[in-house]
Amino acid sequence: MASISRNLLRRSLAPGRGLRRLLVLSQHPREYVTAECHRPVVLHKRGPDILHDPWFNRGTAFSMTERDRLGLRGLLPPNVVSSQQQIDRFMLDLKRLQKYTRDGPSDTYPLAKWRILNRLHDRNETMYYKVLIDNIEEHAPIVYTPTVGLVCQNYSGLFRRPRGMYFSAEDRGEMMSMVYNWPADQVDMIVVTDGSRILGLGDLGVHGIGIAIGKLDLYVAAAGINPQRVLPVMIDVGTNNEKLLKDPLYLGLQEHRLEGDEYVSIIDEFMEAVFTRWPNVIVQFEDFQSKWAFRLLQRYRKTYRMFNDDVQGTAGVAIAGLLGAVRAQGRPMIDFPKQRIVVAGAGSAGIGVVNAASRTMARMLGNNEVAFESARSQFWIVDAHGLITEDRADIDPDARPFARRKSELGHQGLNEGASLVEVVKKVKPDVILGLSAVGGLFSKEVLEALKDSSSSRPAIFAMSNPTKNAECTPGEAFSILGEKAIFASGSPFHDVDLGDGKIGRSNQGNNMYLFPGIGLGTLLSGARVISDGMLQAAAERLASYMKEEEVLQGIIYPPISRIRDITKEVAAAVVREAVAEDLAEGYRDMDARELARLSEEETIEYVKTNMWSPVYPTIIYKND
Ligand SMILES: NC(=O)c1ccc[n+]([C@@H]2O[C@H](COP(=O)([O-])OP(=O)(O)OC[C@H]3O[C@@H](n4cnc5c(N)ncnc54)[C@H](O)[C@@H]3O)[C@@H](O)[C@H]2O)c1
Ligand SMILES: O=C(O)C[C@H](O)C(=O)O
Ligand SMILES: [Mg+2]
Repeated sequence: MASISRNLLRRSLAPGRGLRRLLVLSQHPREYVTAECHRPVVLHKRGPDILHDPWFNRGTAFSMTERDRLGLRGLLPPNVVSSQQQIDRFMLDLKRLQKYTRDGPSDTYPLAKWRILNRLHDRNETMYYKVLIDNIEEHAPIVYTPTVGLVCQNYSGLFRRPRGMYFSAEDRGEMMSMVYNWPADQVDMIVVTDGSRILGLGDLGVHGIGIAIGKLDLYVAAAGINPQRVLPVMIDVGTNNEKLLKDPLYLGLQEHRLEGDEYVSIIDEFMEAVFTRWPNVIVQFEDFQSKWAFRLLQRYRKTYRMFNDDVQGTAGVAIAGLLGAVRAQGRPMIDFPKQRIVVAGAGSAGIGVVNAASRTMARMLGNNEVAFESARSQFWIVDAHGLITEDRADIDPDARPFARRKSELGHQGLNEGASLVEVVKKVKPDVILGLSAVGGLFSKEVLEALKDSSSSRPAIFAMSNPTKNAECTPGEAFSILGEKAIFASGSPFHDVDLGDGKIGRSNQGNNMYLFPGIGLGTLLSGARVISDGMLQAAAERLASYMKEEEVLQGIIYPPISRIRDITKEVAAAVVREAVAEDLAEGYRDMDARELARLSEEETIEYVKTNMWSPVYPTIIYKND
């Protein structure tokens, strides 16, 4: 195994073969420190310019010899500290803040924490990511949901330095040259938003850039994408948020959103520009309003390396959780097609889930027309106008295949527009799954109705973000349905103490468990597109990651502390599927044929050795 790993590590090194000398083995047998982080960096700057460059600054951790070599002597306090001491100092300061603000308004603390972390991000990226990775449970809710939503809502006040790129409607015709303003010659991952539907908070216009930054933080922390190769992007085509249109502090274009062909031509121009400069980049579409999410996905997915996280990432995470809920009942996964599922919300996320989950069921049933029809009939979709049926006027084409048939309605005693509670009462579903962005939608009445579920362990997925938009809390769910219920939410909640030593498990069902692995697996396979099979493989790996005893306890998703490990596993599954579908073209020195020869274990090792870790690089100064 060790020699296999060494070969893999060699092959995964950058094109410069001389760099193999830099291969570093850690103290732990069979564990390799990623070569990616140990390449020396040649810089053409010295002194304060290095201290002001967050990619290379290491502050008080610069050794005396480095201070001499790089012209830093005298520019830093004399005591040289280790990177761990730096982190201890930072964390101590952060905890002090907690003491002062504990009794203050509830939003103050997370926002202040975000501000402090953001300042660290601005001055020392390596340390920022080390702090994030080492304390992921504490900090994910700050840099990601729920606080990132609050950050976007307050962005004009929080804005200090720009991060990422902004393309606006004013930049039409200029994008091809603008992309060259970005300092990095290599970009692996772009997360792009147009700010039109940020979490469940609606249109936040240009301030939605915060969501792209937060997603890329997870790409670095969970998938080990090198932070110098990520690019958050905001495409500002205006906003329909009337408050922002009138706000003198708003940072974006103060005009209504472009629509139709004008809108599409801007996104087309952006895609062409980024893929011209960085042909191997992967573009993740994030928080686009549903009408564009689907259309843009269909428009680009066959020609570009792209995916939509809200449609496809969410679907995979939901499928993994739904399979977990089946296992939690002590039944095999193959029983999934028998589950009756009520979905509240028919936007990009809800329809994405129903589409993919019904395809999974159909595959289990034989993948023919009868199987598809049977799978379809297991879903009831309720949106803002109630149950969606064939009788709905102006039915959304994406929801049409799942509209309940007239022939089914009579014997179910349901009508077009039936309320959620009515549907739950009549259907007695195994699962209710919310992607409605309506906080509290799973009311006491709805949860009471779920007591008649035909399942021994009814499952509640309150997946809307941020926290205030969750369809219900775990406390509400467990108090009505008892300890047997399965609960997952999009934003994090604590487990619930049910007394007598019983615990109601609160799972976080968030696409963060898949998108980093989908991106990393695509990158390392060199696949030119992201196929349904690759997404399915990612979801299946997440589903099988949870052990039997965990699932039986109601734990259907891993804790966030394991996100780096699960991401590695998901990425390896994506690589293997890309190889199986003959889509993999290889990455760096690892060509498609070599990739195809790797065993499952070797693929995992290959992924691991290509994940960046936050280690300060050796800096070499050159003045030519
Ligand atoms: N947990 C995750 O990983 C994850 C992933 C993606 C999206 N989400 C969340 O899902 C939510 C929806 O996202 P979207 O892009 O689909 O939004 P969207 O605005 O396109 O869709 C919302 C849907 O909810 C429906 N709805 C509104 N009021 C309702 C009601 N009272 N009863 C039933 N349905 C109602 C709307 O008709 C619409 O179909 C957001 O809060 C988002 O944060 C979570
Ligand atoms: O961003 C998240 O936390 C999940 C999801 O992408 C969402 O839009 O809510
Ligand atoms: Mg999203």
